[in-house]
Amino acid sequence: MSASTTTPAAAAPAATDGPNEKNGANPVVTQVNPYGPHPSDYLSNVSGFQLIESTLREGEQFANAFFDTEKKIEIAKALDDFGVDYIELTSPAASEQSRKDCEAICKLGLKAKILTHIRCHMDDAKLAVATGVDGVDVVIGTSQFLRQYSHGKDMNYIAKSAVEVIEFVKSHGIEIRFSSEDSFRSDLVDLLNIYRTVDKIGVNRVGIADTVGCANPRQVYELVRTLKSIVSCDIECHFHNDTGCAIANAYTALEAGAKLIDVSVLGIGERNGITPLGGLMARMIAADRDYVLSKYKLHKLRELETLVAEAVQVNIPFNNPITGFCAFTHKAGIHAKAILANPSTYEILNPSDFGLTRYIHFANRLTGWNAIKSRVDQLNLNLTDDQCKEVTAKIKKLGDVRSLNIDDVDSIIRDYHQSVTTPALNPVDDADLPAIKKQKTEAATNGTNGASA
Ligand SMILES: CC(=O)SCCNC(=O)CCNC(=O)[C@H](O)C(C)(C)COP(=O)(O)OP(=O)(O)OC[C@H]1O[C@@H](n2cnc3c(N)ncnc32)[C@H](O)[C@@H]1OP(=O)(O)O
Ligand SMILES: O=C(O)CCC(=O)C(=O)O
Ligand SMILES: [Zn+2]
Repeated sequence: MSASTTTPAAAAPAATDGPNEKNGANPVVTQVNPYGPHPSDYLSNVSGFQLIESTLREGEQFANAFFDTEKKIEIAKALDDFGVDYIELTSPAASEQSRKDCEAICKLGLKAKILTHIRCHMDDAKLAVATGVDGVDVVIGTSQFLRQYSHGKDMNYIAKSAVEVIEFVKSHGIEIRFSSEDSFRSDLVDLLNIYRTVDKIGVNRVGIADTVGCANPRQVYELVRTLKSIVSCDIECHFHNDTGCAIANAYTALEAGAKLIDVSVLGIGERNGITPLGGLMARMIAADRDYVLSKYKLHKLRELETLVAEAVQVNIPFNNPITGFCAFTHKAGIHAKAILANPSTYEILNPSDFGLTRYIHFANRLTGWNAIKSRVDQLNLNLTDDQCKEVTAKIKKLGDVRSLNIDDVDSIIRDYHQSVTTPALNPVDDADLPAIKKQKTEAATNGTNGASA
């Protein structure tokens, strides 16, 4: 176990008012969140977004995914408990079991609305409405690639079948969303025409999908802004992560006025997946902590990710936002000192918001005397600052030879403490410290890394 601190929430830095600073007086402090909605984004939904959770649809398209009915139900309940607004399920047209699972999840009586995701086709629409879902997400490719190589239909056909499917679903009194697949490689005029058409007949939402993960935030901002001026319904966005922009694109879409973002747990989906739920939560809590905490049970995130990771047999990545094993671990001495003084110095997220703890990793040669002093205090030992500096030098000396673990550091500290409190019994010369001698010998033969987070 490493030393840990439990100091208060990470807060955004305060803006200061310049003129007072000039006179050398204390600056007037105005609390603003520079990571929050920008005042010029008057259409922004950064403080009013909703989640369409698609682990049980897009996530089922992840290479490793197979969810039996029981697992789907367990995941659906966990998502609902977390607080997602919608749960999107695989099309009932995919297989007989998919259809039955859809029905079973609809009967759970969850708070989240249940959606299923279908092609723009009457056969699929009929199956979908019969499952008892709260809404249907309809999609059809509009890019040249998909029109040529996927369904082979032109824009007139797409518009005609979209109207037919939408009116059918609406006639059943449930929600309907129309989305263009591969939106960012579609002709803008085609896109705006089809969205205008479906908006006029009254869809709940239109969707923009970055199906191949090609879009960058600037393109997202422009497309969402343009669409926002064309339709009156809500806008939903779906971002693949092929070029690493899925979270940034989702955030930018909200800034531009989209309201709903498609996510999946750990981002699982086709290829390397979509905007991850946890990563988006990290981004959004930095922007509007109160809103995020009021809606989502963030302390359930790790449990939820573990559930899905185990179900699809992957590990949670070490660098995952929030739940990566080192997401709140601070190592270098300069960082550790400042974190001990005020965690906000090096943290934009507060681990306690997620039911997690921060760690100071001091068992290494990058440590500093402030971190070691904190460990000395935790061990209930009494050393002066100068003594802490001296013992830190000994720790670094061993850390130059091999990686350290906490027991190494603790025993160096304890030996040193004894040597300074009862010097006659314990000579201070570190060359004679048996622990170091022994470890130097071991280091030549054994590369074990005992440092722990
Ligand atoms: C980008 C996305 O992730 S979209 C969602 C993807 N989800 C899925 O594919 C769900 C799982 N899919 C399946 O189980 C199957 O693909 C099914 C049941 C949907 C279709 O299976 P099949 O009839 O055997 O067709 P297949 O999968 O080979 O080809 C897709 C068919 O859908 C048609 N199609 C593709 N997209 C659309 C669309 N958005 N709207 C209408 N038709 C479409 C294609 O033209 C093709 O039909 P064709 O065989 O008559 O040419
Ligand atoms: O329905 C949508 O909006 C998205 C479909 C999809 O998964 C994609 O285009 O990548
Ligand atoms: Zn997708």
